[in-house]
Amino acid sequence: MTEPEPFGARLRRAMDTRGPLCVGIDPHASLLTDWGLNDDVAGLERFTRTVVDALADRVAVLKPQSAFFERFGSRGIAVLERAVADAREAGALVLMDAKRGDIGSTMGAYAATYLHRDSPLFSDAVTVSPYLGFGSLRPALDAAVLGGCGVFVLALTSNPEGAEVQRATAAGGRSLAQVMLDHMAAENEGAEPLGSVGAVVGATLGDAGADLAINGPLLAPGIGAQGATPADLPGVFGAAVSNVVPSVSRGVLRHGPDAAGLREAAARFADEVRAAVGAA
Ligand SMILES: O=C(O)c1cc(=O)[nH]c(=O)n1[C@@H]1O[C@H](COP(=O)(O)O)[C@@H](O)[C@H]1O
Repeated sequence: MTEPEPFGARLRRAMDTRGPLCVGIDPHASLLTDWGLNDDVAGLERFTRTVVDALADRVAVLKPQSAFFERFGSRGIAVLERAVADAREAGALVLMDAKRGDIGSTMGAYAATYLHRDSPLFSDAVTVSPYLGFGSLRPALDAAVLGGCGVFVLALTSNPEGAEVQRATAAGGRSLAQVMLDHMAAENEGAEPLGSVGAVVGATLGDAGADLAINGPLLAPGIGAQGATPADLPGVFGAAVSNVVPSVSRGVLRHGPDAAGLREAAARFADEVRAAVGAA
């Protein structure tokens, strides 16, 4: 069997050709209502299909937020499966936002769910939490290598409550987030053009205050509804800004259900990112 191309290489190419923007698919009940849809599986399906049809042929990454699909049970998961397949077919990389974290043996089952080629939810990458210990992620990290997939590890999240855990001082004087970032750097060592282990670092932080030189992608949620703007990116990420994948969910989704509205909103964010990052 031929080795799959590593996720980091696939992502770098997508960022270079499509621009680095990630759009999140977060079907909030309030958005379904705003779009004139019912808060039911049919509404979920219409919403998701509209976003995928409008954007999967142009943005680098689509990031479905699993929770909004899980709340509808198995029929919601079926919508999610279809969205993943359709988005990948149209050329977008799919980052499954599931934020999984558990002991290693259970992490193996999560890896089988999202990172094994024969799984119905097989995605290009998945978000995980390292706060059960970075080593607990090993089954996902190993599965990602085998599948040519990525793993995005929470480091410094966009929510203000994250700091009490992530900024806590760990043994050796580093922040806990920095300990995790250093693990990510070790995983990505020597990878070219970019490693496949990414860090999640909120665009809302003002200044990350951490060493972000992990040789991997840096997912930056928090743009739009949470108050950050693309202009904030150079301040947060400094020299690492060229590896940033800025992520927007509601800031784009609120411009639906019109496909042109969604595309224009994504294009506006992409232009603002280019202006901010190009100028950095
Ligand atoms: O992993 C994430 O994507 C994530 C990490 C983080 O630190 N903050 C954060 O907001 N997110 C996710 O990014 C999305 C943000 O949505 P908006 O605030 O609508 O753009 C949600 O799906 C969050 O779960």
